[in-house]
Amino acid sequence: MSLEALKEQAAIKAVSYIQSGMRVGLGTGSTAKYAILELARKLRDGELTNIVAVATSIDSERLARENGITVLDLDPTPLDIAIDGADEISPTLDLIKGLGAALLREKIVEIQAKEFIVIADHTKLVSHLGQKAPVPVEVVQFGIQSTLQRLSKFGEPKLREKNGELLITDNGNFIADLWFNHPNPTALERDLKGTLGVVDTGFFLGMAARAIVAHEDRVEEFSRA
Ligand SMILES: O=C(CO)[C@H](O)[C@H](O)COP(=O)(O)O
Repeated sequence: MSLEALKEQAAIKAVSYIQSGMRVGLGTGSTAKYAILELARKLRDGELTNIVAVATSIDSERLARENGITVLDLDPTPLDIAIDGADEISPTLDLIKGLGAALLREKIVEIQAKEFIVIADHTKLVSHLGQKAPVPVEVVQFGIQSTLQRLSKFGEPKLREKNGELLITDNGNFIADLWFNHPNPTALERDLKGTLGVVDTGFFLGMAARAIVAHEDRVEEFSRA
């Protein structure tokens, strides 16, 4: 089965947790896209009604609206559920996110959900964070070289590019992808957040309540202990 089919399977399973009347956080990326499309299908087919959503990126907001989902701005009311992909999922459901550059809005939305479900194909499972991916760090544009120098204390930061230009996030910032070799993501997250010029990081620690991971032969669910 293709990776795309696995992503779709995980997304469809996650959307089965959405009930009519819920407020839903919509993720960003190629896996989250399938959750948005499945939610839209259920609304169209009358399997769900009275859903409002909040999106974690301009792209996801556009996709949701184009498919008939009502998208509101985030306000302080809790969301019932948020569904999003990840770049790495550890055995304790800690995550690296943000290779799609939406980490800041994702964190702001997903922290406000009563239940955050992470969805992925099996290639995203790792034994420890940083095994396969750098942690994306959202940094302000001003004084970028100074911020990179401060970040180099923690690993090797590299500014992300897209189409030959520096990538600019929906919030007008840069992304520095930081390859790190640090045994304790909680300590690293604290140090990174305390670094001048850093807005936030792609560490999502203790946030996901459930992971739905599609393998070739089964869809596996894990809950945070
Ligand atoms: O964090 C993200 C975007 O900022 C994505 O959820 C993450 O990069 C996974 O993307 P994909 O489902 O395309 O592999």
